[in-house]
Amino acid sequence: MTAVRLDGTATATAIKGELKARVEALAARGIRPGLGTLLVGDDPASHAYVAGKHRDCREVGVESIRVDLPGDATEEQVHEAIERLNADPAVTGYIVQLPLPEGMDANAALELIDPAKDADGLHPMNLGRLVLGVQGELNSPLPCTPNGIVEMLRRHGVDLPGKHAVVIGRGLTVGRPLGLLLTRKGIDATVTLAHSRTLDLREEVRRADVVVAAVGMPHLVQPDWIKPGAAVLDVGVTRVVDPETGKAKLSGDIAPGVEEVAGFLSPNPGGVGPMTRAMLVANVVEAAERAAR
Ligand SMILES: Nc1nc2c(c(=O)[nH]1)N[C@@H](CN(C=O)c1ccc(C(=O)N[C@@H](CCC(=O)O)C(=O)O)cc1)CN2
Repeated sequence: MTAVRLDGTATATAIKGELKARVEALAARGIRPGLGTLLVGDDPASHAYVAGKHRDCREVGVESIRVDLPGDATEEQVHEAIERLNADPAVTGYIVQLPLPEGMDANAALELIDPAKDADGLHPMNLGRLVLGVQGELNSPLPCTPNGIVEMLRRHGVDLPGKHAVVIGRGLTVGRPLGLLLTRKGIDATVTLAHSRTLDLREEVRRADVVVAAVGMPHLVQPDWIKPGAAVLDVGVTRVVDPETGKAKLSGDIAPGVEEVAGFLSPNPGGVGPMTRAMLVANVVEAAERAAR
């Protein structure tokens, strides 16, 4: 068996096409959504991700406003930049790119974001609404990677109600909110949230209908861990330097060979990453639509 490819690039392109039409409808009413990004420091991966976010905005017709601060910026300067984004009327939603430089308090920065402009769904109020299960008109933005994973599974016809999902990794942007989202009414999966202290991870994964690996440990999940037919999503990414060539390459958490056992597999790159970015644009467009109502 070879797994069906969960093609994040193609799915994200389709979503962005749908968003473009919604942005045009807003423009006809004189409304222009604008995404702000705040990036601190010179981490090359963060720079690449932020550049991708601005590229997506251009494709869809969303304005984007970029604020970059040097790695030696003080916490006070970062907080001032956040306050300026809160006050800027051209910025209808924005994100603080994570991680912040070492020693900087990410939680304090996230708490300063105006919850109505929180395009990442990571402000405590919006995470609280996810815990409360607030949906409908009062719906708040969902964290982008978890939302992208659920949307990719939905668009590929992977059934979730009653299924057992094992999420490996309990980080703020993926594992922890994904566990909450997957158990939400209407999605209805049963979730095991595994992490570095989980005993016998292999056995946990063996029981899973859906496996999401978001730890950043190259090739952690092996083919013999996978229940035949399971849906497997590879989120973690690590830069690995080949000792022979000295060249760096990106490696995901899922080992080669898993595609022979799984029913569905997201490539990495080209899987969850582009979906994360598409969901960010969706959050900005939805916030503008909500405000217009
Ligand atoms: N404020 C946030 N910070 C971070 C988040 C987040 O959701 N909000 N998530 C990650 C990084 N991330 C988004 O910012 C992200 C990661 C990967 C991709 C992506 O498109 N990856 C491509 C490969 C890109 C490359 O080769 O450089 C892929 O998977 O195909 C987008 C966004 C941590 N920080």
